[in-house]
This record gives sequence, structure tokens and C-alpha cells, in this order.
Amino acid sequence: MTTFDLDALLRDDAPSAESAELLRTIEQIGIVQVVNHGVPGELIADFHRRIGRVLDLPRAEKATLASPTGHPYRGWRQWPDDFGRLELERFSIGQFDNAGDARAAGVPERYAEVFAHGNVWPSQEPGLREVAFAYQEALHGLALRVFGLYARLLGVPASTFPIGDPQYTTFVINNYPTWTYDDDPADKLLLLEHADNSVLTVLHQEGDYAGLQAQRPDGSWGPVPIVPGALQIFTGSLFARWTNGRLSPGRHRVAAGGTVTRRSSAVFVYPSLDTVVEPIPAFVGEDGPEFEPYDVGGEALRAVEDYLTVFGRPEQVAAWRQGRPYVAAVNES
Ligand SMILES: O=C(O)CCC(=O)C(=O)O
Ligand SMILES: [Fe+2]
Repeated sequence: MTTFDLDALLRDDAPSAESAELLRTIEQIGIVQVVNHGVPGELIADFHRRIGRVLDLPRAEKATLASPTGHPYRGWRQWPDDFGRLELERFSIGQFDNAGDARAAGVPERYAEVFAHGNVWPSQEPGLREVAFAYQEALHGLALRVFGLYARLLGVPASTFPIGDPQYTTFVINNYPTWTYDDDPADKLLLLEHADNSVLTVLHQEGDYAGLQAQRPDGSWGPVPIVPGALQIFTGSLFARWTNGRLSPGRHRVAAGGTVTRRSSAVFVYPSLDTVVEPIPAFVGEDGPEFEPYDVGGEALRAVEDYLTVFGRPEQVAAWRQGRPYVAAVNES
């Protein structure tokens, strides 16, 4: 898998062979590694040191960091598989701490409710909030630079895609345990195959094995190795939709392995909540649009209910209805 030098590709005199290879990659795979991406290494390290101290707390202490109202996309959570074995812990951070902050940033009133359930900021790590928001903003900024680059590679102005303002973002930190059970870790998926439903996702990964895998056009899977200093850019399904399928959404999954906890952080960038994403005429051929319109704000308002309908365990749904925290039971290994 090629690692792209983003700084070089963003220049007016960008190398044409690399530009052509990047275009091929986003048309066929939708997952790229970038270096010289402009996100300061110290900010990346500082954020991961702080969130790492939170995720390294004893399990019982982390349980107190679950969303107090049972919101699945705020605070800390853990996932068991069907046998009760821990697959994943995730810490989720909303773009704004509350609806008031969202309104102040220009989010229309009808979508302020998306932010009604607050963020969880661990008292054990007092500086986390400031650094987390700085990191989120830096990755969001990178996504916008890449957005402009992809538009240029496609031969259209970035304004072709009405991304709106302020863009909606979500932010998660994933913690994957080492696999201590008898089955082969290479056969154990800790995160199932999917494409993100963003425009672009910016990911950082750390660990000591290539757990992240990207799907090739023929359906096979290839590793996205850990490259020091690199960030990963996933094309999300909304960019694929705008381009009527010219860009491929990056399908990915995470296999178990390694001898230390694997950790990733991801900022998902969406258009503003008042955007409806549909194929842009410049990309629609004689056969017409291949995708239905996607209502960004409507989907965000329904996200928790939709998630619980598909994945919610009965106790989890009950906790959400009653506005209390939920912590899934896992077997201690
Ligand atoms: O952990 C990873 O590398 C991927 C995480 C991911 O795909 C996600 O959070 O959507
Ligand atoms: Fe993903």
C-alpha cells in the first residue's frame, strides 16, 4: 500500500505520477495513508497520551465514564462478542458539549437536539477536553484539505460538493484488546467489515501489528500497515454518493492480533446537518443517479434509535429509555 506525501500532492506542481496513483486508489479502494499531512506530531502524541491514561484505568473506574443517560455515542463503552469476550472499548466525543454550544456555533435550532446529551470528561484527566477538541479540529482541517485535493483530482472545483458550514463531525477512540483466547487471532474480527457513512474519515492507528484491513476491488483484504507518523483517510459513503459511485467508499475491518492494545482514533467529517447529499449532475451519466438522497441532519437525529433498533441489547434499550447509564457485561479474561 502506497504512502502518499500530502504536502507534495497539494502543491500546484504536484507530481503527476503520484497524483494519478492517488486518483486510482480513491476510485478503486477509498483508503489511503498520508504523511506530511500538517497535523503536528506533538498534538497527536499529546492527545493519545491523555486518552491512553483514561483507557488504561481499571475497568470498574472506566464504567463510571459511561454516558450518564445511556447515549451510545458519548463517553466510554465496551462490547462483548457472543461469548462475552471483550472485543472493543470505545470512547466517543460529541462535536459540542451541549445544544447551547452547537447553536452558538451556527447549528440550526432543529438539529441542536443532536447535542442534547453531553460529553463525558473524566475528572482523572483534567486537560483532556482542550486537547481532544484541538485534535478533533486538526483532523477535521486535514479532511478539508484532502476534500479539496480529491475534487481537484476529479477535475471539479471543491464547491461542486455543497459541504455546508459548520460541518458535522463525530469522534471516537477505539481500544482493541490483545486476543488471549485459543482461536487464531487472524480469524477473529474485532470490528466487522463496513464503510463509514461520512464524506471523509481521518484515522490514526497505533499498535504492533497490521490489524486494519482494506478491501480491494476484487473483494480480497489487504493490510493497512502501521506507518510511523502516517494518518489514514477513508472515503465515506457520502463522497461516493456525491460522485454517483466514481469514488469508492473505503471498506475496512479490524482483525485481532498483536502483543499490546491496539488503539485508533477517528474523526468522521460530514456536511452540515442541513445538507441533503445526492449525486451531483456532473457525475451522473445516461443511466441516471444510482443513489437515493441522504438527509444528513435527519439521519443524525435518528442515529441513536436506528442504532438501538439494529444492535441494542434489551438492557441497553431500557437504560436509554429511562435515561441511565448502560455498561455491557463482559467476562473477565
Ligand atoms: O480501528 C480502526 O482502525 C478502524 C476504526 C473504524 O473503522 C471506525 O471506528 O469506524
Ligand atoms: Fe470505520
